[in-house]
Amino acid sequence: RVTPVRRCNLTACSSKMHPMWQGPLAVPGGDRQSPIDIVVRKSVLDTELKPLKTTYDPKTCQQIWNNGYSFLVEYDDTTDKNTLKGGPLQDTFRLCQFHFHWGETNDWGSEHTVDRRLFPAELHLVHWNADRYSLFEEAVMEDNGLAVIGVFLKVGKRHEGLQKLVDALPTIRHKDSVVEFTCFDPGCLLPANTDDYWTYHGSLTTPPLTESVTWIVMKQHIEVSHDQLAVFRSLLFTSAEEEVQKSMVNNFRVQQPLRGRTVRSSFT
Ligand SMILES: NS(=O)(=O)c1cccc(F)c1F
Ligand SMILES: [Zn+2]
Repeated sequence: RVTPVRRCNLTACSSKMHPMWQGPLAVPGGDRQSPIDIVVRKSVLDTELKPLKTTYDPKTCQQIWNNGYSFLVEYDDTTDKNTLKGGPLQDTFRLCQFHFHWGETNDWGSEHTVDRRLFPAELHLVHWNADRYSLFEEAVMEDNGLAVIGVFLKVGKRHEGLQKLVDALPTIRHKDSVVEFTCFDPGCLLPANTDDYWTYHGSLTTPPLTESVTWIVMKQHIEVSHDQLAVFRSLLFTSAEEEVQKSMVNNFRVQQPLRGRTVRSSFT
């Protein structure tokens, strides 16, 4: 089956910022797709929103690999060692992986935007609802199955905790390469303040685009150095066998219609 070319609204398409991302034309019911632009003045303060509670065990880090669209750092999610609770969530969610999206320059790369402001990259920490499902693969297809924390990256000072990950990237340059990756604390990638966030109901931003995600987008960004981000761009979309090597850049989805959804904020 040839994947139909994803039609996009011309404004987004016209600029070279827009990757002609091959994606399904429409998603069944598609009225809660991600990413979106977060219009700050239209977000609604919800005083019932609690602080986020994350517990991560660096020893459960297993591998880092290039899946041909981003690079993923994967954790052992067979026990409750890495959990996300609180915030907008009623259940306990388990971390299964984190990954990033970035641009070919520092001018764009994030998936979500804040009042149309683009960031050079965005981190996604993907968790699944272990109270209701027994596997990530199940949860990904179900409403209230996933909770993804989004953190914006800005270019500035070097992020010491990120360097171990940056040093591993040259060993997974090509699609489908994987290396063992141990002892990495994903908590070191969260901003100092995790109490201030926006939250809304959306979807995966990559296939299968299922509408199973409670998004929690941090207000505070983290900083990484120009050189650290440049190493992200040294990754390749293509496998070692392919003739033409393509740099892994602009691996973000275009913004999706809000379709009447409300974005709630945990802060004023
Ligand atoms: N970009 S993303 O956070 O929406 C995402 C991507 C792949 C698998 C996921 F479970 C997921 F949540
Ligand atoms: Zn993502």
